[in-house]
Amino acid sequence: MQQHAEGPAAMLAIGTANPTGVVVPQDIFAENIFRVTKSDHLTELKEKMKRICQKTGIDKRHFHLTEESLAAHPEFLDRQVPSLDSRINMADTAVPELAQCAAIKAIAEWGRPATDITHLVFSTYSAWQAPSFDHQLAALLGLRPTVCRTILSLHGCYGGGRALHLAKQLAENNHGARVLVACSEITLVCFGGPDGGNLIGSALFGDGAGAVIVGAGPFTEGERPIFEMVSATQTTIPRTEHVLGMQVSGGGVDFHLGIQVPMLIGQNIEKCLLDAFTGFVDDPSSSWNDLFWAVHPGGRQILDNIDTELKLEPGKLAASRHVLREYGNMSGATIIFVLDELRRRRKEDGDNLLLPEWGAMLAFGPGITIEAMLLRCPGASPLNNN
Ligand SMILES: CC(=O)CC(=O)SCCNC(=O)CCNC(=O)[C@H](O)C(C)(C)COP(=O)(O)OP(=O)(O)OC[C@H]1O[C@@H](n2cnc3c(N)ncnc32)[C@H](O)[C@@H]1OP(=O)(O)O
Repeated sequence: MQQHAEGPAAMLAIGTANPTGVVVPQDIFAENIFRVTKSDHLTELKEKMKRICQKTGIDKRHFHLTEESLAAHPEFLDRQVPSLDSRINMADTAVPELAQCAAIKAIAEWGRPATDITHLVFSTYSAWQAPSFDHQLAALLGLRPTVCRTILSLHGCYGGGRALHLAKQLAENNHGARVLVACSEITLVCFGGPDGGNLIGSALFGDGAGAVIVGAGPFTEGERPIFEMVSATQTTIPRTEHVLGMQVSGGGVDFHLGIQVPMLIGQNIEKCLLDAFTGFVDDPSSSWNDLFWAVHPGGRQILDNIDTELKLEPGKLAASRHVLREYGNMSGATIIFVLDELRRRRKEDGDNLLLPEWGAMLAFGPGITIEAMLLRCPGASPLNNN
């Protein structure tokens, strides 16, 4: 058997899912969260939460946690009260089940049996046990006992990018490999009553899962590459480890989102893209507008800064802004929603009329870490680049 595959890996199918229970419009989120956490007396904080919510570019978000489950777990309201065990217990079924919903869609689109999956890469910020969600998802989907499982834990918002990067390497280095990437993010592990430190995360994060089947040539009949994964890099911005991070404590997971995050990403993005693309695209910086863009919408300001730094034409980040508006920031899963939205737009436009041949995928997270990937639409005509 040959060891390496033929050509670059490609995404062969994409699926997404959200919890169906609770959908909160952003314009009533502040009222809602202060009411359910019995924090209405914190009037200044509530006004600040309202100001932040208005600026997020989010219309609504989906959540697993219901008011009924909160009533059964009053310890979730106060981050000083130990609650990690209850959160882990709840996440134990919710996280893999949401991943299963997304994966079932991806596998159905792919058209081959789940037992043809050779590798599974699962990313989440909710995993603290072994065996973990990768093991549960393999069982839920009936994957073969020899499937090679990997779990990525607490990579945060670059988890989806990291998982796709790893899947590319696995697919290209193992002839015939078919990798299932699954990211499932549920905010119940970080939910808490509002305080000065968690307003931004609380105003941005939502729940969702994404799944992608990745494989490299030779492709079997019926397999259709959606995005070729041409090259990928991971960059850590030096001396920024204190700016963006997650910390697990007895009260759950705390996010630290420094106010400098959008600025630091903006300042470093072009260099990071040049590192990823040089050698693959002629003078990539000549016009970043010749590419299509799949950017993790970590926050509205991050997208605005990328637009400004790269001098992108209006609409270049439309898929990212759409996903932010409809679902909020679903951490590692969000980038898969953006890729799904891009291919949906391409289909609507009669395949490739609007989408250029080459594209950039970007995901950001703790570190600050930037995952960048050069993508190519196999069916696109270079003449249609705009
Ligand atoms: C966790 C992961 O792994 C990866 C991720 O994706 S992490 C998420 C990354 N996202 C971010 O870091 C958020 C990026 N920020 C934004 O998108 C925007 O700042 C925002 C939508 C939150 C607010 O929009 P804005 O245009 O900056 O509004 P602005 O009026 O300046 O700020 C609103 C308030 O929020 C405060 N604020 C903004 N960012 C803040 C931050 N990071 N921390 C604390 N307060 C912040 C401002 O000081 C301001 O407070 P006042 O109203 O009291 O003056």
